[in-house]
Amino acid sequence: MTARIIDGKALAERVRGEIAARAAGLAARGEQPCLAVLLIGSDPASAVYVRNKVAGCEKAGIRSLRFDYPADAAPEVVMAKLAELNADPAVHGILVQLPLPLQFDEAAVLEAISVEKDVDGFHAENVGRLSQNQEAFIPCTPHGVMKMLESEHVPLSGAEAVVIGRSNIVGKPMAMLLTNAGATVTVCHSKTRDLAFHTRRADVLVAAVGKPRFVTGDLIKPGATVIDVGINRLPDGKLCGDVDFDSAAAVAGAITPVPGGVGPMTITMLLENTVISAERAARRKGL
Ligand SMILES: NC(=O)C1=CN([C@@H]2O[C@H](COP(=O)(O)OP(=O)(O)OC[C@H]3O[C@@H](n4cnc5c(N)ncnc54)[C@H](OP(=O)(O)O)[C@@H]3O)[C@@H](O)[C@H]2O)C=CC1
Ligand SMILES: Nc1nc(=O)c2c([nH]1)NC[C@@H]1CN(c3ccc(C(=O)N[C@@H](CCC(=O)O)C(=O)O)cc3)C=[N+]21
Repeated sequence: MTARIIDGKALAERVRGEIAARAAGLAARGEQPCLAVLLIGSDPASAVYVRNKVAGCEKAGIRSLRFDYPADAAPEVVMAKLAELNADPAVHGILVQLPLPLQFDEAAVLEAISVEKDVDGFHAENVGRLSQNQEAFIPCTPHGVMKMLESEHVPLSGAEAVVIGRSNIVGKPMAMLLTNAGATVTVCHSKTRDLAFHTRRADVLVAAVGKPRFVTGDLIKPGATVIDVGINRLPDGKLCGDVDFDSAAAVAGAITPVPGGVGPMTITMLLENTVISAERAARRKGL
C-alpha cells in the first residue's frame, strides 16, 4: 500500500484565495486587515517563518507591520510596543514569534496581547475558550491540521486519535480540537512508557515531536491518516518532518509531506484569523 499524499500547499492556495477576497472586501469598506509581527533575536529559522508570514500577508492583501528587536532587548520595550499595538485601531492581529530569549517571561508576553488581537490563539483566555468549545482564536498549526483532515473527509467522530507532543502551541490545542470533534484522544510525550502501543491504535496520528524521522512505519496502523507537524533542518540544509516519510507512506492510508504539508496551512490560518479580527472590527464600527 502506498499512502495518498495530503497536499497542504494546494489546500493553502485555495483557502488563501478566499481569504484574499474577504481582505479585499474589507479594504473596500475602509478596514484593510493588518497584522503586526514582532521578532526578537536572530534565530535563522524564526526569521524564515516571519518572512513567510509577511509574504503571505502581502499576497492576500493584508497589511503587515514588522518589528525586529535584538536578542538582548529589554522586555519593557517589547511590552510597551504591545500596549501601543493593542491600542491602535488599525491593527487587527498581533503575533510575537516564539521562542523568546530567556530574559522574557513568555506567558506574561502572551497575556499582554489583547485577546481580540491574539491571532495566534496563545492568550490564556483564548486557550480557556477553546477548551470550553467556545468561539476563540484557534492556534494556527492545529487549526490548519483540522482543515486538512476536514478537506480529506477523515472521519473524526468516534475515531482513535493519537497526538505525539504536549506543547502549548501544537500538541495540547491539537488534542483539544480533536476531542471537540468527537475523537478519542491520547496524548503521548517523552514520559510515555510504550509509545508504539498507543500509536499503533491510532486512526489519526499527529506527530509534533521535533525529532527528524522519529515516527517510523512500524508505529503506524495500516491505513491510518498521518499528520506530520515537524519541521527539522538537517545538516545538509534540507527540511524534514518528524515522520520517516518512506516507511510511513508504505503503511499509512494518507500522509502529509514536509515541506508542503502543515507549514503552509499554519500561515493560512494566521491570515484567516487576521481577517476574522478585521471583520469583527468593521462590524463594531458599523462598516
Ligand atoms: N508546521 C508548523 O507550522 C509548525 C511546526 N512545528 C514543529 O513541530 C515540532 C513540534 O513543535 P513544538 O510542539 O513546538 O515542540 P516542543 O519541543 O515544544 O514539544 C515537543 C514534544 O514532543 C515530546 N517528545 C520529545 N521526545 C519524545 C519522545 N522520544 N517520545 C515521545 N514524545 C517526545 C515532548 O515531550 P515532553 O513534553 O515530555 O518534553 C514534547 O511534548 C517541531 O519540529 C517544530 O519545529 C511547530 C510549530 C508550527
Ligand atoms: N508565535 C508563533 N506563532 C507560530 O505560528 C510559530 C511560532 N511562533 N514559532 C515557530 C513556529 C513554526 N511555524 C511555522 C510556520 C510556517 C512554516 C512553513 O511555512 N513551512 C514550509 C517550509 C518553510 C521553509 O522552507 O523553511 C513548509 O512546511 O512547506 C513552518 C513553521 C510557526 N510557528
